[in-house]
Amino acid sequence: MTNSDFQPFLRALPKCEHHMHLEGALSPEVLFKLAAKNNITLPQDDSAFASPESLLARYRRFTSLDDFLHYYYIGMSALITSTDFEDLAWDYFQHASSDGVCHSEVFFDPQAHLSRGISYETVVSGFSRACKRAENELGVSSMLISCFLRHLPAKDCLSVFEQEDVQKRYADGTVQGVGLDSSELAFPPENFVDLYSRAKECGLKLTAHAGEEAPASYIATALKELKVQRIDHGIKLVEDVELMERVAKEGTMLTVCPLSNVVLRCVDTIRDVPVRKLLDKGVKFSINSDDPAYFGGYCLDNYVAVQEAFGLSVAEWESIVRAGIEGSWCGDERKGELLKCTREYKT
Ligand code: HPA
Ligand SMILES: [Zn+2]
Repeated sequence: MTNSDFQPFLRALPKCEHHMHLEGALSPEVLFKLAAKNNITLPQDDSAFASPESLLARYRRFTSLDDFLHYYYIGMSALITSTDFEDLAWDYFQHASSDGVCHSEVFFDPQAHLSRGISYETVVSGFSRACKRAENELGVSSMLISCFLRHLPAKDCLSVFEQEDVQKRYADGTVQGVGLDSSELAFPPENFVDLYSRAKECGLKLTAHAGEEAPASYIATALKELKVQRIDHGIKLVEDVELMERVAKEGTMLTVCPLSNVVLRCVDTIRDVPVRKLLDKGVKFSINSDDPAYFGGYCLDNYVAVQEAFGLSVAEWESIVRAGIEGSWCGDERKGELLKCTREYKT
């Protein structure tokens, strides 16, 4: 098969996405519309905010994770009503479905909204309506994961976690997991031991961004101290062969985001994303879009970029997709349905 023949094959695979920030689906065009509707003034001292086109052009010149995060937090300030959150997530699910994503475990950043006076219930009710609609109208199953912002004091993260309205949405199953995101290097995982031990007590699923910009030691600490079940990004794992062998043996999945890694300059090119090394060492990973409106590609674009860079075989793609299904946090029944779809594509 040539790479262009691969596109329909990659689209048809029953893909699971595990690393996608719903706020990262906010395109400049929608951002400008929402800002006008909600009377939000965008920064006047940054010419990038002159128009949606100039903002998009600025997104193509990110220099680092922190440079991106600056725009990401400004962007989400245009989200005010529950319907804004619902529309944003619904837009993502429609993209995901047309890419052939069948199951998606999506992040959101409660603290970035609470700090602007938007209630947790406003955010979660909007997102969860979109999740239900995606299930009913598109057949896309999903799960909400609340991410905590590691650049904020760990005690503030814990007190948000303990808020009554936040706990209520864990208890009723609307939000089922906890993640850790934002600026990485200066904010190591060990700062969040108390938060993760409380989340574990509550029976929540646990993941954390680690080894995106920071070294492999952050991955080791997230596994050991936070007891996470997955690692988000994790590309720096290949710098520690012993740890890589342990991660492979334990079957811990990495949620790799190739286009994000290039745009945020964690690697020079897609070829430098350690896809080949992870496959050869038997490390499980899924392929994800991270923040599609900021990084120029949804899930399928990431699959295609990997194929163009690595020329993987059909069998290798099937093993990646199978690992993604097995590493998902949906129930066994849903996993069984998705695995059945994989077998239907056996050539
Ligand atoms: O890739 C990311 N890394 C850290 N924080 C984030 N918040 C949105 N996307 C990211
Ligand atoms: Zn991310």
